Amino acid sequence: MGLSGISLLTTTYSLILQHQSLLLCLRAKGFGLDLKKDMEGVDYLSDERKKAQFDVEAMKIAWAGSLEAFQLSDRMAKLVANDPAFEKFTRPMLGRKELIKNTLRKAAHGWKLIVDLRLTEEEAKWLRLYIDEPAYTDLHWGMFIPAIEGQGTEEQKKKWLPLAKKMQIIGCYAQTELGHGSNVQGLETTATFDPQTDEFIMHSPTLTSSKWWPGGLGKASTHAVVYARLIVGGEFHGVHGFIVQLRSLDDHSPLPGVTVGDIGMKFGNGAYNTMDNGVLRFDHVRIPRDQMLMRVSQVTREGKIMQSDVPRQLIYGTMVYVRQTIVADASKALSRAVCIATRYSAIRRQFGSRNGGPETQVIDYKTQQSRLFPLLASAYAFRFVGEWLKWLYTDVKERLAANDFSTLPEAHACTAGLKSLTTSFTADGIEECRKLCGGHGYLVSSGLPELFAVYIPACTYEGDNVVLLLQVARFLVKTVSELGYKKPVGTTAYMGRVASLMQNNCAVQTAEGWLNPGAVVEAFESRAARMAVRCGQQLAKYENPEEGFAELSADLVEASIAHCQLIVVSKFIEKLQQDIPGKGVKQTLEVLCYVYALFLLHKHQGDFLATGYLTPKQASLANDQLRTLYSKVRPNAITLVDSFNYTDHYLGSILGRYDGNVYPKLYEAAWKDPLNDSDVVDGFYEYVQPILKQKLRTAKL
Ligand SMILES: CCCCCCCCCC/C=C\CCCCCCCCCC(=O)SCCNC(=O)CCNC(=O)[C@H](O)C(C)(C)COP(=O)(O)OP(=O)(O)OC[C@H]1O[C@@H](n2cnc3c(N)ncnc32)[C@H](O)[C@@H]1OP(=O)(O)O
Ligand SMILES: Cc1cc2nc3c(=O)[nH]c(=O)nc-3n(C[C@H](O)[C@H](O)[C@H](O)COP(=O)(O)OP(=O)(O)OC[C@H]3O[C@@H](n4cnc5c(N)ncnc54)[C@H](O)[C@@H]3O)c2cc1C
Repeated sequence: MGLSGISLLTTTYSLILQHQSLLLCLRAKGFGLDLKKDMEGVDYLSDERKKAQFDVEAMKIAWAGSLEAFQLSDRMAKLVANDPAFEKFTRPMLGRKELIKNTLRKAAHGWKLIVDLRLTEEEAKWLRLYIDEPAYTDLHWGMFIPAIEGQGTEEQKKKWLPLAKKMQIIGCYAQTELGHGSNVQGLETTATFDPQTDEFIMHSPTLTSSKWWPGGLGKASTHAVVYARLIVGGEFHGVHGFIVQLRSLDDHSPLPGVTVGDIGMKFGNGAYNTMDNGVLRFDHVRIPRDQMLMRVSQVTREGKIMQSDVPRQLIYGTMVYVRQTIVADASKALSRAVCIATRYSAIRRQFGSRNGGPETQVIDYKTQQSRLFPLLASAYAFRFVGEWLKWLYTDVKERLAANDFSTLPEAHACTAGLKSLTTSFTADGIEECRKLCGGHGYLVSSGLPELFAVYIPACTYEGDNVVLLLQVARFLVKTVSELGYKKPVGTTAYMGRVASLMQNNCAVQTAEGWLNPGAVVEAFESRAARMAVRCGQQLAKYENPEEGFAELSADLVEASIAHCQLIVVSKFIEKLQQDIPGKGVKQTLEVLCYVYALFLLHKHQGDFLATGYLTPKQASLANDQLRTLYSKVRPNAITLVDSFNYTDHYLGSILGRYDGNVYPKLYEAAWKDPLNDSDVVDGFYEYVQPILKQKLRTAKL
């Protein structure tokens, strides 16, 4: 018997096992048989795993970034998965109060592990990721502490950071208000200096000045960094951050003049409802002068404003930091959804049975591949661009500490643009994964609805994605306008070759011609440069540049997307120029890199054609190559998602189970739903039976 014959037999056998275990389960419900007789311990995806053309263990390390990073993440994943305190199966069924209490309990347990096991900050971040439940601690560690670190003076850091890092105070980041989020300069909360008492008076003068949204504010925080209009001597001196105590450290009650609470339920069950996003109002609350974060500007005892050499934009610095972490998180959320959809697509069969043989695995349909594999490739692309962005941010942070602010504008443009690009794509990608799983994807037990609900606000928080792309556009327009006298550097260095990028057209003649990193990068550079220059030319027609910017903003957003996609493609290609050990690992990543680039090229071919860089024939060749690449991904698909090294606990999905034992587990889960606790549903006798028993008077009905 040939290899294919053996494989057919094994597949058929797997299928029979699945059907057997399903039958056992069905009988279990109907005839009282033991559910445990389902095929626990069988790996339904083993055939798929045997197809891998690369070393999976080495790919896990490439995905993690290094052996040490892999080991650390793996340790934390297992720590969480093996601890029943972090169970999350029932989360979507909990009412809000129970849900929040449950989250507080998990956060406390997480903190105990951090203290008892003396975990490092890096380990704590991974622990938090695998606990997989948004909590006030995210904002405390992710924004309150970074805001003090970035905007506080040495003295302020010395006073507040030890308290915060030992969690003797809990803080949040209170910037957004009911009336303004994007427009930070439009905030209305006031901080008025009172020279008599050497204090600031924090006040909420209007309804729309109420702080609205800050995570952790609603119920947990004792303190907040509050962004408010600084008023000294009756004059407005810009928006600044102030450390304000909100609740008593004894009994947690709001301090006098402070009105604080939760803003209510958000999208979905469970999901982001584990977070106490809050509302906050001040009625002339006094705080000492030294609680204004004073690295950027200082207010003296006499009420003088002193500006340091630090640029005003540093007040926005915490957002740069968090946007960078959000890019890293995008690859985690997307890879998680892709892992579920890929494993399930290999288990699920529909149509195509010949001579009584097994039906086709849905992953073998070309349409399924053309929807799934670009998402898989994007997860890897976002992972590597996130790694690069972390490096960029670390570099900027070191420079800022040394008062070198030269790279801040680029860091702002990159973090804003990549945050926008990766979160929008990931949110859409999770929803696509749900559809790729057919009907079962809509079940909460697939893990996808909650993942979607918890993820989508990433398109809005930390800067609305369109508002952020407009920030990138400002940066690009400025770069283009300065081309005559200033050499562009960093991610805009390609603009320095704008003349040739505008002139030279694509030279690719065959589908294989697209398997060339130079050709791919040049295509993306030419498209981005041409779109930015075209916007610059259009803008020049307006007398008032702001009016022109507003009028052309939709085109500017598209130019920003083209620029950001170029960054992701280039960073993927640069990653492949590094030494990546392990049999077949680099080759497999090369395939994914081309899938990512050519998928984008195909999706946005309108841009490439309209800018005149590509001919329709060349665009069509790229699509031919894409089809070939999908066939190369296919045998590696399951092991590519195994390389994310996600535990079943973290995935939280029956469809994405490592062993592929989907049907029995789905069936079992259904019977655990509280609705199935009794055969006759609560309310039947009141509301259904009377209808059944009614005597109809009208003949027509
Ligand atoms: C169990 C225990 C576990 C314990 C361990 C846990 C560990 C956990 C760690 C977790 C880590 C991280 C998790 C974090 C979780 C986060 C969850 C999400 C929370 C979400 C929070 C928020 O949403 S906070 C609010 C965010 N708000 C925004 O983003 C507002 C968006 N708006 C703006 O950014 C700005 O207003 C604007 C940029 C759009 C416009 O501002 P403005 O009008 O002032 O500016 P201009 O357009 O005139 O620009 C002026 C110049 O400034 C430049 N600029 C603008 N922004 C920045 C910036 N950020 N940095 C640098 N420069 C900037 C701009 O380019 C202009 O420059 P020039 O053109 O040169 O003048
Ligand atoms: C889950 C969640 C958690 C959050 N956590 C926090 C927190 O911890 N702390 C905090 O301070 N804030 C927090 N926020 C608030 C968040 O940062 C803001 O909601 C976000 O910055 C968007 O601002 P906005 O709500 O004012 O949107 P808006 O600016 O009102 O956006 C509405 C629409 O207008 C468009 N728009 C706005 N301005 C422009 C423009 N100039 N040009 C073109 N279109 C424009 C947008 O694209 C969008 O379509 C959170 C929000 C959410 C959803």
